[in-house]
Amino acid sequence: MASACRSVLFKPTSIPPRRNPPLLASKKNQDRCVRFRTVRCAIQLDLKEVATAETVKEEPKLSFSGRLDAVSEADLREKGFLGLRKTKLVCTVGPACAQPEELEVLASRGMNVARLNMCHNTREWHREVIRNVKSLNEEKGFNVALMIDTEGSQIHVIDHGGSSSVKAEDGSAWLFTTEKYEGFRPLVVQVNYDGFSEGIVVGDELVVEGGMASFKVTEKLGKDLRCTCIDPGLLLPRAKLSVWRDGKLLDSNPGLPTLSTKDWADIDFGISEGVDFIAVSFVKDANDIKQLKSYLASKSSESIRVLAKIEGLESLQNIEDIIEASDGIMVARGDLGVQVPLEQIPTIQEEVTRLCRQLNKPVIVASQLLESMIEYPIPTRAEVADLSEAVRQYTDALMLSGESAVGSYAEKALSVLCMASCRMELWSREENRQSLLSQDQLAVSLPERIAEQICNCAVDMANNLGVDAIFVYTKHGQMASLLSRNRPDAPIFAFTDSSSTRKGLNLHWGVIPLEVPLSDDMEYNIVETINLMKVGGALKSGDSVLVVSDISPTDAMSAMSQSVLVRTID
Ligand SMILES: Nc1ncnc2c1ncn2[C@@H]1O[C@H](COP(=O)(O)OP(=O)(O)O)[C@@H](O)[C@H]1O
Ligand SMILES: C=C(OP(=O)(O)O)C(=O)O
Ligand SMILES: [K+]
Ligand SMILES: [Mg+2]
Repeated sequence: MASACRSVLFKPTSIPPRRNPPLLASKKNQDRCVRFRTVRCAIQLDLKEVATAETVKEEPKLSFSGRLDAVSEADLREKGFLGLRKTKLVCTVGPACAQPEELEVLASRGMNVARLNMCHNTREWHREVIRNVKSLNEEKGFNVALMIDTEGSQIHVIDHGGSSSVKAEDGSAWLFTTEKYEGFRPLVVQVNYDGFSEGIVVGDELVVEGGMASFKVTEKLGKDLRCTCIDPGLLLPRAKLSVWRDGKLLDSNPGLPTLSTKDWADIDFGISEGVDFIAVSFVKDANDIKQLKSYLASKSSESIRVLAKIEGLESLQNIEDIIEASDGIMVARGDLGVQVPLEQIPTIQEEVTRLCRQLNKPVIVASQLLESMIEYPIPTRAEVADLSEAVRQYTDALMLSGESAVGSYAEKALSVLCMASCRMELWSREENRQSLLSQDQLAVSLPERIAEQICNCAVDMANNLGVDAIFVYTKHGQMASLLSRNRPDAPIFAFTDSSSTRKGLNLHWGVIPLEVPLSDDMEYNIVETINLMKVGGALKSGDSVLVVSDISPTDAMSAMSQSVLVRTID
């Protein structure tokens, strides 16, 4: 049957190419329906011709099970294929949303990945959250992936016992100390790292949290520093420190490894709890990622995907190598804003997002997306404009930090992300902003180039034909990600027999991953998955699906392992 699939591969039809099919419910859409029926007839004819030439079909070997996750199923019922949100959503889990009922609310409102920031709280606390998320997936049919985010080696202020923020007045004299003490001492700042003042000289500037307040170093007292406030402001708990000399940032922790002893222990914890992603903070170069990946391989945990957080100058200097070495990227704008002038962050975000798409790695835009919603039930206009711009740049995912971890309106913040992303995705489609990337060839070897070309052309074809959905059968997620890279109009349903591939694909734009047993017999996979989706009510008679496969067929006559075809549903 695989040969039947291939025989309609790119079969020319007489249908003129149509770019930018108008969307549902518009006047123009009636035109789309009329034309679309013609398309369907033409393809149906092809399939019928093929069907008569078929050889005897083997008995099915596998029984199909598996289902859509509960959220996609509900969204599909309510909004149809084109209404499915493409941008993925990551929520940081903290005390404000860690109870099973609270996690369930976030999962049902579209959280694709739950992030645990290992900077905060105990491993026991994180273990409980991980287990709660896994139980929800099993019992309620969600497909929420789990990410741990390493603490990394970072110099910051320790909580000022009691008060949430301390004012620094212009000209006031302060002591920055490594001494450990409990409680509050006026005009003293406790710093977390013993070696923080190494390399700092009198005249250097200490900048708190990218500009919340600044101090000039006036004297070195052993490991401590006496300073004068030169730019008044606020000191918040755990505020980050950076050191500047003559207007240039100093590498304030040159001797510290990217992954500390505590980070390695957290990574072992993540492996033993079966998380899906590890996000590495303060990545400096590709070796940081390679080292972790080989460690995961040595523990037979290579299915855990490693994300590099871009949050420092060094990571920007080595950006391409880091993207290539990692399984995805987080534009961590919080710490980035401590190291680079704020006005440079928008262009860095856009460039990193573009590079990630070119190199086919998912990218998360993170931090302060809806910062005001930590306290208020609605966002600012500027926040909505910012996150919409990230969606317009086709980021794979958006992330909530404090908004979900400690905010009073986690659920509302998530709804704002959902609504704003759907709106911008719709607008982008209407404006025909999806541009094919065929000019940016990614692959090197012939089989890889074939896969890439097939995905580029398949998306072009899917858009031109206005199919309802794209189906892809994938072991490791490669073809699904290549399809996603082209940002098609239709959602990509990725069928895989690997639970880790399913979870990994959770971060990819427009991909809805399902876990099903897959056969070598591609026709069998197609028929069974179409049935599966019909039974679940996702596919209806008259819908059309473009099918892409990268499962090698058993048919020895075939030189190609990939195929593309279009099916209409009876
Ligand atoms: N597991 C947790 N336990 C307690 N508080 C947390 C936890 N995770 C996050 N938070 C709180 O939420 C805030 C925002 O989270 P995040 O952006 O991940 O961390 P940070 O601000 O330290 O970079 C943190 O400053 C912290 O106050
Ligand atoms: C996401 C970030 O990292 P963290 O919250 O761990 O500091 C950031 O700095 O933007
Ligand atoms: K972190
Ligand atoms: Mg950070």
